[in-house]
Amino acid sequence: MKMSMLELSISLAFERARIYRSAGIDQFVREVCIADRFVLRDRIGEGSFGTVFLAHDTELDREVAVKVMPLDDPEVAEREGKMLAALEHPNVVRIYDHGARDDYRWLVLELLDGPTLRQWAMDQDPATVVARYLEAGEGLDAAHRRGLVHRDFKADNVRLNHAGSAVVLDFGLARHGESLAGDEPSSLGDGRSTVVCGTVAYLAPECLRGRAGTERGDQFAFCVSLWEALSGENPFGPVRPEELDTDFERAMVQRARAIEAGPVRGSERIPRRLRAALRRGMAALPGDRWPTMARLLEELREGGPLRRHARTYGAALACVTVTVSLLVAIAPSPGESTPTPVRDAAQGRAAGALETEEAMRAALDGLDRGDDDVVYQALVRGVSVAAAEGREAEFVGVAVHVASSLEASARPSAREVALLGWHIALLFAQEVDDGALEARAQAGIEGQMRPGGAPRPAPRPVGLAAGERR
Ligand SMILES: Nc1ncnc2c1ncn2[C@@H]1O[C@H](COP(=O)(O)OP(=O)(O)OP(=O)(O)O)[C@@H](O)[C@H]1O
Repeated sequence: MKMSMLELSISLAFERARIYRSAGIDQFVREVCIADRFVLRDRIGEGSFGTVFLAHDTELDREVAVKVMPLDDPEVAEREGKMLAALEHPNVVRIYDHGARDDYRWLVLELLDGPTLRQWAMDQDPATVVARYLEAGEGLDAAHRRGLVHRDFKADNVRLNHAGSAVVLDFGLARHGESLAGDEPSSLGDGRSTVVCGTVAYLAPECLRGRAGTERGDQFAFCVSLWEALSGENPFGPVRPEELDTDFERAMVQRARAIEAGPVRGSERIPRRLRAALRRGMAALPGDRWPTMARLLEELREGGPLRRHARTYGAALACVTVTVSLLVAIAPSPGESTPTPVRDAAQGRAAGALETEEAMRAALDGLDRGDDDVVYQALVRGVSVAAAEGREAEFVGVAVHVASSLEASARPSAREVALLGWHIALLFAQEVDDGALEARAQAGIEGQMRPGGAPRPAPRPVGLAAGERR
């Protein structure tokens, strides 16, 4: 860590005062005072860019945090201090004062006495975790709106305040947007060991490849952090310090490649409605991420594309739901046929997988035989079982195959089946944010709706007799 001589002497004087006080020889204590006003009381911690102290503001008689850093360029320090001080938002740490002297500078910050977001999130339920992250995201968004990029967002750089709200800290790496224009390399030069290691785990691929951080990089880091908080693991795997120490450049490129190749880890533990929104925020190309933090937060709050889709394509969903309920209603009751034994979870899963497979087979058989009713029923049955099992990805391939095979058919019943197939594909595509599949499904739906007028809004469940359900 780079430490100026004066900063060092502040630290030493502070240490001496602490030792004298604990030894009961207070008369020798010379208070360490910054700007003739902020008396340092305790050391909170040290980062790669400075030391943070708990201090007493003698003028306003309150506790504050004071961050002391080396002074590189007085003009930059002055500009940055002003900019940070001007950023007033409940989810961004308040800067009460800033200044510079000789070879050090300081920021006087609102004191956040709660735990970091990482410490706090360990034993919380997912909904509460998301709520706090949304607050932190609001803070980032506010900074972005003023042209500030954080460049080091992670759960350790967010603390809870006395009211329990998340507040983003440590704009230590933040630089004004203007000065980031162009190809300025990411400043990971020295001090690459542990601190950078922690940071590397949240860096977007373009930053790993040496580009300066932008708002989209902050978005990436935010999504990785939230994903990690919800699933318990970094979506792109852990970063091993020894790899960075051996060949730093290579490790960075390898990590960038791993991100670009996907797939992400722990997705089964992320609530489904958040998965697609976070995945997009972690897209390898900055241009494929959400346009702004605000848009990402909106998606996370609204429940992501599935809910929006449900509104837009309510009729299609209603069609599937109505059909499924009818199927359930006409299915044999336990008294009429072999009673269904109570299954434990594993048996249930295995049976579900079997049922999905059977439905797939039935759909393909029906397709071969040109029996639209059978295909229709198999699609409905398959999608309901697959959705309950979280196996839609397997089933959607069959739905797409069926829909595209029947696309050109003039039979009204085939058109109905094709529509259902495309709707299933569309639902899935929007949920996993697959643009190509979504476009294909939209085109399929439009194609089916064009020639012979609008299709029936809620296709009836045809040709399924009681007892026929497998
Ligand atoms: N306003 C504040 N109130 C309370 N604690 C703070 C405040 N600002 C920073 N801290 C804490 O002080 C410690 C040092 O913070 P600092 O920002 O210097 O570095 P860091 O975030 O730990 O590391 P790095 O900057 O290298 O990523 C951290 O534990 C941080 O949570």
